[in-house]
Amino acid sequence: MSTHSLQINGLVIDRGSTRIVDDFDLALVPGEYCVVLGPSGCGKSTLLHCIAGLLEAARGSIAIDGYDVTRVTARKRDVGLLFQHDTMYPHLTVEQTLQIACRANLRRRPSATETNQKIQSILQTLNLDPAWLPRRPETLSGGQRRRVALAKTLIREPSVCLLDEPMAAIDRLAAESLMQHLAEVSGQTESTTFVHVTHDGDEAMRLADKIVVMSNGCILQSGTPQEIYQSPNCTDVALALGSPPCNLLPLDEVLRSCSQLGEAFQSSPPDSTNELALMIRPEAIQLVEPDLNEKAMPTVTELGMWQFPVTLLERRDLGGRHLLRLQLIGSENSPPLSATTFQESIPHETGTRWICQVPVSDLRVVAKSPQHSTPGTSKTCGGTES
Ligand SMILES: Nc1ncnc2c1ncn2[C@@H]1O[C@H](COP(=O)(O)OP(=O)(O)OP(=O)(O)O)[C@@H](O)[C@H]1O
Repeated sequence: MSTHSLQINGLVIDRGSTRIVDDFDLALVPGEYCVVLGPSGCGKSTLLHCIAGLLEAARGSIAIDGYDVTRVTARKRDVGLLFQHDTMYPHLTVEQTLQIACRANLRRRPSATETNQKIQSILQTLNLDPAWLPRRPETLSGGQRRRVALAKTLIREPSVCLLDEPMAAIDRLAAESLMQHLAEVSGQTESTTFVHVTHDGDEAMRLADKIVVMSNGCILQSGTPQEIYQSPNCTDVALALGSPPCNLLPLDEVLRSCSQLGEAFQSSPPDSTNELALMIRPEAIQLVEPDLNEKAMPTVTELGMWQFPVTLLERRDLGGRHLLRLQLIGSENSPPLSATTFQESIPHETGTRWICQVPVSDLRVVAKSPQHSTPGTSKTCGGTES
């Protein structure tokens, strides 16, 4: 018997002659919280609909709690789905909606008393107002409906809970508290496994035990948030997490301006450096001192710091920290660097030259992402006609 509550192997999903999801694998243990992260149109909703049984798989298999459900109808799958544009019954009150959802528990149908207890409990868990119970959906705001819809999905206590952009249409503070509640719910329950899809990297970092980064229907990388953040395997993955986004510099140009850097990397960079980029997270960059005589050259110090001169283009106060835009001197074709810093002594005057540093151990060499991958089939992955 499998120890996985959700196991997907080689899943392929087509819409007509268009391949939407290709060769998708995922294995989650009970209670695990997985966030599938990817840009609009990469196939996230399609994937959830297929796991829920609303779309057929062209190839591959889906197993829930060790049982192959690839050909099992949606109603018989122990799956709850929060749709991206949620459908609440317009003629039912919030309370009636929650009662029906609660009784749809496939493992054990609760009594009327238990149903009421579960409704009270889910209201408390998600911090929902009990005054909403007698109300119909049209009397609630979009954000309130979204939170009720989430309660409806969770109250059924499915084995696998699929959440399609749960924070959409919710204001920042409500989303913040909902994230906190979701983290608590997933921390408390060992019996429900979550698959949450979003294009928001911060959401993924906050909630996920495991992140799967998708592009054009294919998995680019999966791992813990720390693995993905610190060691992305390509530029698309590097850009998926972090705000402001990471800096990506052409590796060959950087190595031309500072050959010591190539030697300082633990393993020497591969030969074809034009296919590689140097990733620098904004928080890794520190301003060291003004370059008063304007003669500083890029170098690697004995303490393992890559130091280089920049021109300060812009400084913005983000409330407690600063966002800087810096132009590398000698690499004027490279895009300006973004840096975030809590340093107090940041100058106001733009146009001044500074020496910056980044620990070499914080630099990452990443492959430039292919524009569109075509993974081994006659059809193009990600919405392109064959
Ligand atoms: N019913 C459909 N028929 C044909 N193509 C579809 C259909 N629904 C979606 N698609 C296509 O499938 C691809 C993936 O769509 P999907 O909704 O899964 O993306 P997504 O990653 O969830 O995007 P978003 O974040 O914008 O919701 C898109 O190219 C879309 O145009």
